[in-house]
Amino acid sequence: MIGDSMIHFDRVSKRYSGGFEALSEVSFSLRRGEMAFLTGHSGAGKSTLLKLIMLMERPNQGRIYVGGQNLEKFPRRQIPYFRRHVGVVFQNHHLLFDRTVFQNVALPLEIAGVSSREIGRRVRASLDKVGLLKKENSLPITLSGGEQQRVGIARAVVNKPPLLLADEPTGNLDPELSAEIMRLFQQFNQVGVTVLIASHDLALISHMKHRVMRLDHGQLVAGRG
Ligand SMILES: Nc1ncnc2c1ncn2[C@@H]1O[C@H](COP(=O)(O)OP(=O)(O)OP(=O)(O)O)[C@@H](O)[C@H]1O
Repeated sequence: MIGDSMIHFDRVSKRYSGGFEALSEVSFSLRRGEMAFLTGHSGAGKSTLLKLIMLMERPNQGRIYVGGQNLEKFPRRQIPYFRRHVGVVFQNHHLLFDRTVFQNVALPLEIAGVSSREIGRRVRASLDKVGLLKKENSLPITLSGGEQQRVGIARAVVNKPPLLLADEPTGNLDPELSAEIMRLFQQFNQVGVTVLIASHDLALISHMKHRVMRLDHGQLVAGRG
């Protein structure tokens, strides 16, 4: 089962300092190439679950495998390398507002030491996929909320990660723009990227034919798969 899955949680619990248990014995598998939603009330543990997958937090109990690799055994010095294989999209974009769209998307490649010629090629391919090629020289402040979110998505996929995580990627957008952003995620999924999206937006999710995992006070109560 682990070999087949992109993400595998085996009775994972996370307690924050102060004693609050954000996740309790959570178990599930997400297959390679699958797309799923993670839902639940505010404070249910959605962001915590995503942070565990990208090694921003560590569990107190249980095992997590990403791409078949046990994260517990992951050497600290290899974490930056690991993160290049996991694209992450946040609600508030985390864009640098003093840099152009091109420079924002190029950032992960610069950090990875990619040549400037290759950077140009890959950034434009990425901007093309999200429909923003014409805005490469714009500053993020001049873009709409939906466009800013698409810059965040282009940056998340510029390294061609096999796994894409998103935390409330449509949080500030109207229903039409939200649907557009979700279609983009679906397009990446259709070319083989495994996608996990934390979202409150039940109306939007219910229109899409993907697995819905639901957290309730730190327990996975539906959609274990
Ligand atoms: N660093 C932290 N230290 C202590 N408690 C934390 C920390 N991060 C999160 N928590 C607590 O853990 C619980 C789960 O938080 P989490 O952010 O995972 O929930 P969520 O489902 O993503 O919520 P939301 O939809 O509001 O973002 C919350 O009660 C939160 O206050």
